[in-house]
Amino acid sequence: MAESIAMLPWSISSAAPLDHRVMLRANCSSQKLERYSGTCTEASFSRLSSTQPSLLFSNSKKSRLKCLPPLNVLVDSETQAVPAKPLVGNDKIGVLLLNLGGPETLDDVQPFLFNLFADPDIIRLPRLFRFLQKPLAQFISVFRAPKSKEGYAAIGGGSPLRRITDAQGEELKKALWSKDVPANVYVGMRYWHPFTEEAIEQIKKDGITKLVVLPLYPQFSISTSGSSLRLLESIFREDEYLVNMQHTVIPSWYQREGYIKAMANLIEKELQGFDTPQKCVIFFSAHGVPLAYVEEAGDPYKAEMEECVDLIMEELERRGLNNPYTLAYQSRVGPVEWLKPYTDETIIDLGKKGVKNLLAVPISFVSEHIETLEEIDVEYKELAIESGIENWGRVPALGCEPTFISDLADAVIESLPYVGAMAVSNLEARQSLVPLGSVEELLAAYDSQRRELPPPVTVWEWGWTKSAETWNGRAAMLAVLVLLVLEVTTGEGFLHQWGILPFFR
Ligand SMILES: C=CC1=C(C)c2cc3[nH]c(cc4nc(cc5[nH]c(cc1n2)c(C)c5CCC(=O)O)C(CCC(=O)O)=C4C)c(C)c3C=C
Ligand SMILES: [Fe+2]
Repeated sequence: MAESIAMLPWSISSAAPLDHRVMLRANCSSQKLERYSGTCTEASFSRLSSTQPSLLFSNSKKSRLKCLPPLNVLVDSETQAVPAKPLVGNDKIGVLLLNLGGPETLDDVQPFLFNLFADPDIIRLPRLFRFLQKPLAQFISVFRAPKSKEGYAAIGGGSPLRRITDAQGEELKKALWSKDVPANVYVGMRYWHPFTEEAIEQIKKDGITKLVVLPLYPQFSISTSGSSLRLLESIFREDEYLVNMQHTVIPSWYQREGYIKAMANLIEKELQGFDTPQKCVIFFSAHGVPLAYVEEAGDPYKAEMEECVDLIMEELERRGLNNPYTLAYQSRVGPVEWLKPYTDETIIDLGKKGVKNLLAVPISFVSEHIETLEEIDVEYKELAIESGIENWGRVPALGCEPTFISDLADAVIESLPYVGAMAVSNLEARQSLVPLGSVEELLAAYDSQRRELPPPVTVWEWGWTKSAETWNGRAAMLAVLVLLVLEVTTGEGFLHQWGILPFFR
């Protein structure tokens, strides 16, 4: 029987659980899963455990996450119903790249932070307190801005994200045209220019009829791709043109062979810079998310991240590279617990364990940005040297790396036959080469209940406890907000006296 490899796509159901690996269960058939050691059982696809990975994996004794099926499955070529030509009639194809956006000057930093913290997918307030979202965003952004500005000043006075994302868009367009898919590529940022709304306006002006939405985050998180998709959903819902425009979304693509190979190429190249490459610990550092996103809201981010690291290490192993490796999470913000292990603590531990060679690999993002250029290159490098690590290296972000861009183009092309064809009963769509879904369906699948994320401590405890600190903190914050509102409405108060408040306007 002739066989070819295809990605097992999404099963989309409104009652779908929050982890897409659980959803995959609905699509399993025992013949198609022959490549896995077992058959497709409830147990093998059960919800992932949230236990932390051990600090340091050794390739020789790898404790693989057996419950995580790779998304590649063997599919009988007879049943793999992918049309050969993705383009239909006079359709105008568009690709919308979604990204975070970043401040381009130091003056942009505070308003950028405001946009970020005003996003209910970044700070999820209990329903009763939703009216406080914007004042709270104003408050936090003003207080965080000086620290953030220092960071952006250290990397040249602004984020390189817009420039890099635009270049990626240009290269993707070239790659698509060279593969006979004449598509326009648009960039829509979540928190800074060019905003998603601006991209959508252009898409309408250009008369695009079929749109592929491609978040530039390899792994899905409610806080990144999820947030951008939620915004898109609200824009689509309110616009007659967009309601009728066919679209599909590629929610995550960390499992794609081209991406994995491109990452492995970069790692292999950087390892060669070490005197003893085989002794170097490969240190994957992913942007963190608050633990509650994963444990309470069902964010698949951690599971996808771990699987992604596994796939890259398997690729390196195939190339004869058996380095030890570890995964940790960086860039936590605020008082709640974030995904662990934390990058800074892990670096210190590795130093204590006598590790001398460390290669940092930023894994959650495909452009250079403040957290690679400042946090990793400056802060973590310094910490590593202080912790006894003698040789430090860092893998660059993928940027416009040709294997990567070409693979993104393939992902788009593979998704085209399914644009606008995502009915649950549509078997073809279910067997597409990339996991697909419409904006609404994807959000329903990943984040249907849009749960309020619980505060760090949920029950009141008497005494000098974390709970007391939390509630005192909240009471203080509320008091400050009330004062702020009074100041703004009356035009009088201590902030005016100190000449601070007009600064907010
Ligand atoms: C996969 C990547 C990212 C996840 C997940 C993510 C979650 C997340 N981020 C914040 C808070 C901040 N993020 C900031 C910058 C920033 N975040 C990402 C990526 C992810 N964020 C990038 C690429 C950048 C840099 C953009 C740039 O300008 O180069 C910032 C601002 C910078 C700073 O002050 O440190 C904040 C704040 C939260 C709260 C969160 C999950 C809930
Ligand atoms: Fe972030």
